[in-house]
Amino acid sequence: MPSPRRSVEGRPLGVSTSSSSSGGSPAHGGGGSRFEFQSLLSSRATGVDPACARLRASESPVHRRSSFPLAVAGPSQAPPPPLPEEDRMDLNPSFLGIALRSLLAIDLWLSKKLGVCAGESSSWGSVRPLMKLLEISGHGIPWLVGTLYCLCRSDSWAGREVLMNLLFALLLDLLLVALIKGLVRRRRPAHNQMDMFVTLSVDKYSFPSGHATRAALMSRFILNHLVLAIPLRVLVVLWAFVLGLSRVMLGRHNVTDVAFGFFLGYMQYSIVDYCWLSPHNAPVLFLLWSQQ
Ligand SMILES: CC(C)=CCC/C(C)=C/CC/C(C)=C/COP(=O)(O)O
Repeated sequence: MPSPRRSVEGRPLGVSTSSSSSGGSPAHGGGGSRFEFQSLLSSRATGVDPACARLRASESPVHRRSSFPLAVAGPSQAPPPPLPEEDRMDLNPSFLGIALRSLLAIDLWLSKKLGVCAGESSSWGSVRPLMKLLEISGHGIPWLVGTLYCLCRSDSWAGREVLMNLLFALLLDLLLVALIKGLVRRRRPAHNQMDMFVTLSVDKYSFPSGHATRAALMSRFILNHLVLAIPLRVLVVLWAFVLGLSRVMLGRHNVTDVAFGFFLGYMQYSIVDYCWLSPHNAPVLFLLWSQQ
């Protein structure tokens, strides 16, 4: 009589083969499980359990190589038939898959090591207030409020044009980061304390770092549109770099969140530059503003 704990294909019932049932996130000790999670989900979405599919395939008239049922196969009998080609490919993870998993593992390990200000009791806990000050310097609200204030005070068309584009850049950044965070949904590192200054709902996710995108975008913007002495230019680049590093030190992000954030911010500036708003291509915007 078949055991009630076993399915017809011989797989134990009620036993999860991975952490997917608990929904473990990579950042919370689930390792790089999001990829595994998705591959399991996709096989479920199509209604096909990979193990069942393999067994069914081997039982089909096309693939059958032996007439012995698997349930009675013992050590003294012939070895099970070789797996069909497509199933063997399933069992051999691609080079890209291995590379991605390795990168994620290094990322989690390095981020944990660098998270030295994640709490007051951490090894660098005493510099946490300084890191939090840096956090505010890259927050969206001070940048938005400062830009709007300067726009109101500006009395030259040239100044207004630059500030209008700065405002456009900040809004574009908020939109793109929120969109990607909502799509990727990578959890913040487990050692992060969620004590950030004003956040949006998507800010419970960590990829990419909004502070890193803003740091790269703003520093590129400033370097291209403000005439600054060399020491000040160096300071701007340094600020962006230290702000990015502080995200990992505070435990807010993994290294890859910040690295991608820098890349995205850099590219966002190229978009802003390409779509540069001026009284020629956006006259309505400038007329409306001048009537304020
Ligand atoms: C106009 C508008 C929607 C303003 C919202 C400004 C705001 C609350 C931005 C959130 C900034 C923030 C906390 C980003 C998260 O940065 P991460 O580096 O932790 O990703």
